[in-house]
Amino acid sequence: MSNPTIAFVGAGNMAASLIGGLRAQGVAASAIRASEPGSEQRARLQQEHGIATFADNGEAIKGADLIVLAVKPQIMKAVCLDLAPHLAPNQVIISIAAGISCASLENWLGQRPVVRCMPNTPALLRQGVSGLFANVRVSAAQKAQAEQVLSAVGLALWLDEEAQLDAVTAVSGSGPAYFFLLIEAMTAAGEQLGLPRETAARLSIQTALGAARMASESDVDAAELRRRVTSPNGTTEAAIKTFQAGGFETLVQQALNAAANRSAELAEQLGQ
Ligand SMILES: NC(=O)C1=CN([C@@H]2O[C@H](COP(=O)(O)OP(=O)(O)OC[C@H]3O[C@@H](n4cnc5c(N)ncnc54)[C@H](OP(=O)(O)O)[C@@H]3O)[C@@H](O)[C@H]2O)C=CC1
Ligand SMILES: O=C(O)[C@@H]1CCC=N1
Repeated sequence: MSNPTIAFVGAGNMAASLIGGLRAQGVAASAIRASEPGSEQRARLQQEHGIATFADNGEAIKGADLIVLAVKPQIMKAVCLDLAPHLAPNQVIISIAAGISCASLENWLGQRPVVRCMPNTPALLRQGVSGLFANVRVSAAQKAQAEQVLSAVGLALWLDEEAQLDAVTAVSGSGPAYFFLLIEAMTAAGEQLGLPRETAARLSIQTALGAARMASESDVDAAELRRRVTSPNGTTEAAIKTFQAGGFETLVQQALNAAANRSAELAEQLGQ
């Protein structure tokens, strides 16, 4: 990275993952600060990453090039209104909050470069994926800096339209929970079929991991990989037919529609 200073406002799970990723990439501890109300969390960040921490958000952002807003969406407005008088004109805002638009952030913080991102929790293992959208005030160099922050914890993909962040939230922001749900259901079904619970869980988890790696590393698509598992008139076909008779694809579409609608609704409710 071209050595920008990065300040995190709110240093919970997602911010701690990003800080860990940046440090692992070789970003100096002196280039990172964080503000956080919890004294234990501040001590943990200092100890684990050697970064300066602050109880006061205004102190933390002094002189920073990039300011990562990583508080819950419900308190974003109050945090921004408190932060606004402390901001310098060229500081870039990177918000990772679900459902808070660039327009709302500019309403609260004044006109400035804003990048909105939707990461996901596998960022904890640096296996995350994020969608990013930049407003018109973000320069190419600032976009590259924002991308480097998010790519420290996984894949970072730029979007052309801000509204697409609702879809990203539905697919990958919330997505880890869908796979956990499938693992839970497969574990319960395996147990029902007579396996010890621990064995059923390990089989389910390792199968998810192996399938995801195959889908990620293979040069054929998921549909072809599925076909290769599915012997004619075999066991997989029996299971897939049962999924499809139950409306699996329609249900997935409905679930993702509900998540995307909720993301848009949150933006409406919290963006005033
Ligand atoms: N979790 C997820 O799967 C995803 C989350 N996000 C977004 O990331 C953001 C952060 O989420 P996550 O890290 O999970 O949440 P956390 O609750 O772990 O982190 C938020 C942190 O902000 C701190 N905080 C509270 N009030 C203030 C304040 N006034 N000033 C500064 N910091 C404050 C909290 O401290 P305390 O706990 O002491 O209140 C907490 O440590 C959210 O906006 C969420 O939408 C995005 C994608 C996925
Ligand atoms: O459930 C939520 O609202 C947040 C956003 C994406 C993942 N968690």
